[in-house]
Amino acid sequence: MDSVDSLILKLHDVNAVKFGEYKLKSGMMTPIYIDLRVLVSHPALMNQVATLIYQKVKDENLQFDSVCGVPYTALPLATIICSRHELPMLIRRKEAKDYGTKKMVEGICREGDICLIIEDTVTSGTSILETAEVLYKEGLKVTDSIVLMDREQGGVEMLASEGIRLHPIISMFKLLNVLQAAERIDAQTAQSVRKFILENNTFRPKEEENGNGESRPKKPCIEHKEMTYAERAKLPNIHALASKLLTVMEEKHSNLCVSADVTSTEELLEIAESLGPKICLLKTHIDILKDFTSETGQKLQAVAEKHNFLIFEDRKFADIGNTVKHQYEGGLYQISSWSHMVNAHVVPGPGVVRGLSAVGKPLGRACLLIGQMSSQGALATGDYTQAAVKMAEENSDFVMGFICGGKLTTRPEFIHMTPGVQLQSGGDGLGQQYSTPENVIHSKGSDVIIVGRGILEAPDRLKAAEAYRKSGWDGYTRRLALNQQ
Ligand SMILES: O=c1ccn([C@@H]2O[C@H](COP(=O)(O)O)[C@@H](O)[C@H]2O)c(=O)[nH]1
Repeated sequence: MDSVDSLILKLHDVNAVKFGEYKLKSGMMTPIYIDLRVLVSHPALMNQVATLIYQKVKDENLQFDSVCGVPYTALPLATIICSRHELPMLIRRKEAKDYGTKKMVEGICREGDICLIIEDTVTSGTSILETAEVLYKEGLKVTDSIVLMDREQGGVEMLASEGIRLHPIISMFKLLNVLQAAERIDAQTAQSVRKFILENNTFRPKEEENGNGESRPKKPCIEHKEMTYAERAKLPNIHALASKLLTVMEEKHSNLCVSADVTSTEELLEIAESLGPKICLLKTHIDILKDFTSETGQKLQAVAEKHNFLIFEDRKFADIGNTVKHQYEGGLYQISSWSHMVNAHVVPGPGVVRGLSAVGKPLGRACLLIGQMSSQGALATGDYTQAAVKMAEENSDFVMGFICGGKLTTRPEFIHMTPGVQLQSGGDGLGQQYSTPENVIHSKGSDVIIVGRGILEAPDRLKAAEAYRKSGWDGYTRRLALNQQ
């Protein structure tokens, strides 16, 4: 069982997840209450939570100088993490002392240092913001925060509007899915809590005066102005295919890649033809077709040209340079002849990119490196992910971006593409884990959503594709609005 799933069950065992009628800090009544204060009585569980939080720090490659836990529940968690990994910690006081230094923050605060905030549960995000505001007064910056349990009631969006990225470990919908699958709660309870969460989002974008009596959205504190897809397409050092893809995305208002995981050429071409107008990219697993011929590739190319999208064969090359060269160019599928881009694992080292590049570069093709995977327990995390970023940077004449869960590098010439996307978060029982387009594009900063069964298994594929296109595009425009002022 996945470590997050097993943690959810243990939290339920120790009564940290309660169903009934409870009052939140805001006064709002809720049918589910998360009480992580009980963790202090369960040291093994406390250690497990601290391990997962630190794993998240590594997975997201967060950069910071110190760590601060929101008082009181997250304080011991921050202490364990800082002690284990020898990280400088800060303690935020809730009340100033009326003697001695009268400081609100204990620990060394250097002007401009970045402090990572750790929190146990988020509803609206105000507790994290309150802590950030105390830290700002000491000259510190806060760019990221990690929370064990996100109630999915607007905390991510509220904090993003204040320039803080929130990285949740467990989301409310995931918790409900796991408890329901383990028969800890019945379907009716799960559904009524889901309904409550969806109907009780606390986030309302703020307006502020601009001095002339007119109002404008509140300025976030994220320092980098976000570039549009169109601006990125014109970067001098961008790969030509990345530029082409960003241009298509802007023209079609689509950051949707459909994963056409079907087993006949006829159905593949039908999907390309019918969904073509909605997508920027079509992803194939060509070796699952039962009737591939060289015509398949040619016909796919013609439909791609007609509907202005690119083709990505999800071959996941993972061998030495010489072998991948043959696999890419030859064999039954002759992938390099019809697919604009392919992807590769970085586990063999840079030779895999050099082998693919020897075939693909003269044809104007490009490669995506697999920095992270969407499946439960994937090993592509932390240092491995960073190695993928480094390999991309060192081979940017052929590597155009990443397969990943969210933005891995701030270099705008690289495109981030995220699989494991459905309109509702959850999983498929075989390890696939789903995030929503909003989470992937708006919160995690990815560029392209890759959607397979969310569209393929829908009763009306075209309608579903439009829903995903709209959701992905809305995530992008909201992210831009937030980071451009
Ligand atoms: O980490 C990864 C890498 C690739 N995939 C591929 O994306 C699609 C997802 O299909 P869904 O039906 O939307 O689950 C599929 O082709 C995978 O091979 C991935 O899911 N995760």
